[in-house]
Amino acid sequence: MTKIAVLGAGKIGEALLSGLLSAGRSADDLMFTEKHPGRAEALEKQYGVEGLDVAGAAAKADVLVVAVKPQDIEPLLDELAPVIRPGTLVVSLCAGLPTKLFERRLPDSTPVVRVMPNTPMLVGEAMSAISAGSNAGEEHLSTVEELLTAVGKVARVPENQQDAVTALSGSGPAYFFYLVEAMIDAGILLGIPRDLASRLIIQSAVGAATMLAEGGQHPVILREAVTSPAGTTIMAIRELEKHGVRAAMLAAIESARDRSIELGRQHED
Ligand SMILES: NC(=O)C1=CN([C@@H]2O[C@H](COP(=O)(O)OP(=O)(O)OC[C@H]3O[C@@H](n4cnc5c(N)ncnc54)[C@H](O)[C@@H]3O)[C@@H](O)[C@H]2O)C=CC1
Ligand SMILES: O=C(O)[C@@H]1CCC=N1
Repeated sequence: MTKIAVLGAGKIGEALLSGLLSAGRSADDLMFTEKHPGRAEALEKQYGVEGLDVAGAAAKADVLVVAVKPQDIEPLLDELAPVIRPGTLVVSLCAGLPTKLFERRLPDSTPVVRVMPNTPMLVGEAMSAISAGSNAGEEHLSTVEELLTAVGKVARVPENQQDAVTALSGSGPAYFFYLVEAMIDAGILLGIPRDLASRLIIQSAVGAATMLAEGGQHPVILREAVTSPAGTTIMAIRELEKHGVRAAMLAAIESARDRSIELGRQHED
């Protein structure tokens, strides 16, 4: 079985390890590196997956999944470049970082696949977009696809769309959590206890998401079905329009896309 090492076991690295274990992958085929010893110890204990240093992971793994913050990439590449074995597949989950950064810093012909996942990976519901670097071919994309299909859905995209994808689905869960948080607050405003408000809103979110995912209908049709003439929903929609919520969403996602581009530029020559 392919041996996978996660380099940097923070939030998304842990989500991948945990998701792969839940999907039935053996702990013996997984390993991680983590610079905080306390965290490494806690992860080893919780998941039974071995924590190693970068050289140890590079010696054992067939696939190295880079999951450090973009700001921490340079020291990791300094460590990895002298120890990586030829042909090892490098999979980057880092926002903004182009495959050419890895290709420039790692030995010639290292295959690199850039991925933008999201945290619903923890529950097997990730949305991941993958792009091949210039040394990666169909076999590398298939390997990554197989890995990520175990923890959610996967789309292939050209690398020049990855900054937009990062703003849409990479950060996307945070926008939904933010909306849910605001809707629960509205419940509090209306005098509903927090516990009940949370249950009402979270189940509404689950139901709406299931209809979107499984019903095959456009969101506009689904919204119209809720919106009765002179009813309650249209009053709320009028307020959302008045407060520019749609324009705010467009501006927010554009700004996230711009930040992804900027993170990549910080590592240009
Ligand atoms: N959190 C999210 O929702 C998503 C994050 N990403 C990307 O995943 C990457 C990781 O993000 P998070 O998990 O949120 O960050 P995080 O800060 O939770 O995790 C990064 C981990 O890497 C460790 N680390 C840093 N340098 C290291 C080194 N040289 N060797 C070993 N370990 C090292 C840190 O101690 C930390 O535990 C980022 O590049 C981010 O852009 C991508 C999609 C979604
Ligand atoms: O906020 C971030 O930079 C990362 C990338 C996508 C989601 N979280």
